[in-house]
Amino acid sequence: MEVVLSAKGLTIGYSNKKEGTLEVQRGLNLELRAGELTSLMGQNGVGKSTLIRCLAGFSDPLKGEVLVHGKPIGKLSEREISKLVSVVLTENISQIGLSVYELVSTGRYPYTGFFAKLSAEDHAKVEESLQAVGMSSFADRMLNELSDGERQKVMVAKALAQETPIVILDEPTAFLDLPSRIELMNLLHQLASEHEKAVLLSTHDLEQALRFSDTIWLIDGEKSFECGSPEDLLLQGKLKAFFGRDGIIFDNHSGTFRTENPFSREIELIGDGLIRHWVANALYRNGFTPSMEQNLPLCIEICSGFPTEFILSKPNAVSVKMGSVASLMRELRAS
Ligand SMILES: Nc1ncnc2c1ncn2[C@@H]1O[C@H](COP(=O)(O)OP(=O)(O)OP(=O)(O)O)[C@@H](O)[C@H]1O
Repeated sequence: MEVVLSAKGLTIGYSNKKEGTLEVQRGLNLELRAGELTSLMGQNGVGKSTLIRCLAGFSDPLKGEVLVHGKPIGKLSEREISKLVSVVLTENISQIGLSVYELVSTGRYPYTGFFAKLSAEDHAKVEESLQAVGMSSFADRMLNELSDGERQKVMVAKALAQETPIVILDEPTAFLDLPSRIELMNLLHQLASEHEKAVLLSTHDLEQALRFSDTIWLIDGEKSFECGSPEDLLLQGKLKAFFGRDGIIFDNHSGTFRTENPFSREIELIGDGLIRHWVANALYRNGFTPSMEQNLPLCIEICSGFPTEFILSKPNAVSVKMGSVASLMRELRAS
């Protein structure tokens, strides 16, 4: 896939007379490809927004250069950039006295000019973009009459209306509920794969990033940068190393996190599939580690049949049958 945006030896940060220079990240080598959704991840304050602003041409790097289609972004005019890169930042736009339709229409300005009238084709593009994010029925609402999540969807519609080969979004799913997050990530992935766009977004939502990203960029506070498909990063142990912290373990099988309990007790868990997964979830929460090992003092057997029943065996006690995970956990907590 074609590299549409790249940077070599990029140092980003802030510089002012009073406080001097703050280097946020140093020596970044990046390539953003057409047809891919790329997710930028890292802890609070590592510089995701700073990098996004720099890649979008909103601020200058301290060192290095951002190239768009091989040309330094600093050498392109604002209009040229706005035909190549659309950007959704996290700023609050509710104070701009525009309706939803008017705001999305501004996505057409690179083509029409600021004062020109929108053509029928422009209007069709605005309507199509609103429809793509499920906001058509909000077209006449003012921006300050929307929820944060609705406003976020409108900003994404504006970026779609701008029809650029590169779309950059800073935390686009931050205010969205779970179904809307999945819908938006799916839409952005389709935009990349079906329309050959390069989509870059920052997010803290690892689950959705693992599901929808073609590439993940990981940046951390130690100024290290990792890049790869979610699967390669996971299989190379890089996600575990990156996201694991004291007391928090990244589980390579489920792609989720669990907390580590130093006083955890092992328990044999017999059974498989969905029920095993959720019984294990409850066990971890209650300070037990499910194990395949046999003859441990504690054992849970998942019985086949419906409704599901569980047999709990404890040392020196009669085995008891339980009808729910809740009763099983209460019994274990009491033991
Ligand atoms: N205008 C600014 N001037 C000086 N320092 C800044 C400025 N904006 C951000 N910073 C600092 O730069 C660092 C990176 O900030 P940035 O907003 O890029 O982080 P982030 O990774 O996007 O964080 P988050 O996940 O919390 O959104 C932080 O230490 C922040 O305090």
